[in-house]
Amino acid sequence: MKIYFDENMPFAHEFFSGFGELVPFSGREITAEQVADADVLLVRSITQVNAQLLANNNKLSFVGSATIGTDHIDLPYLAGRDINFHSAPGCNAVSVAEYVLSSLVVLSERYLLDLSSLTVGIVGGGNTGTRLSEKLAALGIRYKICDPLLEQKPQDLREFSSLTEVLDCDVISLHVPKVTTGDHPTYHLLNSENLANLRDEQILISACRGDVIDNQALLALKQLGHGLKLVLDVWEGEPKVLEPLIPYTELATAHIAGYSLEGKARGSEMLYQALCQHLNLKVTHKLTDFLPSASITFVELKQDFSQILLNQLVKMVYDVRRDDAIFRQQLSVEGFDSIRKSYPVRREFSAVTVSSSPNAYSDVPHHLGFNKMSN
Ligand SMILES: NC(=O)c1ccc[n+]([C@@H]2O[C@H](COP(=O)([O-])OP(=O)(O)OC[C@H]3O[C@@H](n4cnc5c(N)ncnc54)[C@H](O)[C@@H]3O)[C@@H](O)[C@H]2O)c1
Ligand SMILES: O=C(O)[C@H](O)[C@H](O)COP(=O)(O)O
Repeated sequence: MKIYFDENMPFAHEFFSGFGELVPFSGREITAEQVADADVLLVRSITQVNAQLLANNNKLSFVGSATIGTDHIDLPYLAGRDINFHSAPGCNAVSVAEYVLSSLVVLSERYLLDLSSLTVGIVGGGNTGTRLSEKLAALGIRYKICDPLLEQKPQDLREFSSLTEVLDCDVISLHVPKVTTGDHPTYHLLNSENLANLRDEQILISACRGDVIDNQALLALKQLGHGLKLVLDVWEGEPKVLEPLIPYTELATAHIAGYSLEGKARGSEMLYQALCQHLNLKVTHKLTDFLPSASITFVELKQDFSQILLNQLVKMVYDVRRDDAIFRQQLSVEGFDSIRKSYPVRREFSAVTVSSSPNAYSDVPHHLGFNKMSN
């Protein structure tokens, strides 16, 4: 069996070598000729999987994408050819939520904001929006969620808000897929009209898909002197970036919000599990067998404030300013894809064990994500 896999997929050898011959490929450069003899194709978000890519292949039975987003996959085409498809929902939700928290900590320091006085409007209450809301709740930060699709589901008992209400919040964080059709499209969900209604002091964070915000409209707004504070991880037209927009951002990164080692590696693990099921084989590997221990395993904390703990976690585990600096310095030199390919190892809060005085942070539920050392 021949398994083609994106070279940017951690632990691919560990998970997949038992299935057959492994062939790595570069996500954006792969061709129909290259994958003609693939039995299994494992991609990430930069590979368009469609009739053109699979035109020369008549033996493919499984396609996996180690991502939550599936806008790069022609799902009806795969279904029409009876090719099994799996994505990795939730694999990087914690990573994106920690990216948002890190951004909020940085901006709260830069502008002397009290996070507990802010309300965060979350657009999209799926895996990432939910993880984010749990962490905000753990920190005592108020939030509202807009998700008209989940709102219709009787089993989802959360209270939902309208888009208008969420766009009125102090912080707006976008966590929707790219959808161009249907009743709830997200393409240019933020456009010249609703962007113009935002207030100077609001913060807008986008770590979903670039096309969800009309980037030209955003640039035009900023060029008029609007004070909206921008955190952009995703860009319309990646790997191209509307470069004049960059100086107007507080934080700018190269679509790496989901790039914790755990986030990417969970994607590999989820595809491994799906492939085992597809081939009717027993699951024998798990991610914890391969994940190295983190370089930071211990933070000692004496105070009983969840936000001080968050600040510590951000400084010691994931400070988004590192990725912002890399982006600003390297974009014109290395390019968008290279920044992503050479992304330095980043761990999640869960890789850290926190020790403290006996009663510290007793108010912080486990949702913030770290491990608590038992006293
Ligand atoms: N920057 C990154 O590194 C990164 C990482 C992970 C995910 N993403 C992107 O973020 C998106 C969200 O991730 P997720 O894990 O939460 O996905 P998910 O599929 O679990 O949740 C998406 C949610 O958005 C909701 N939604 C769809 N259309 C909507 C609309 N018009 N208004 C409000 N809500 C709407 C859906 O009902 C769903 O609940 C992904 O589709 C992906 O494109 C980016
Ligand atoms: O959809 C996703 O899961 C994310 O956008 C993911 O982090 C994208 O990373 P890529 O597949 O481009 O490496």
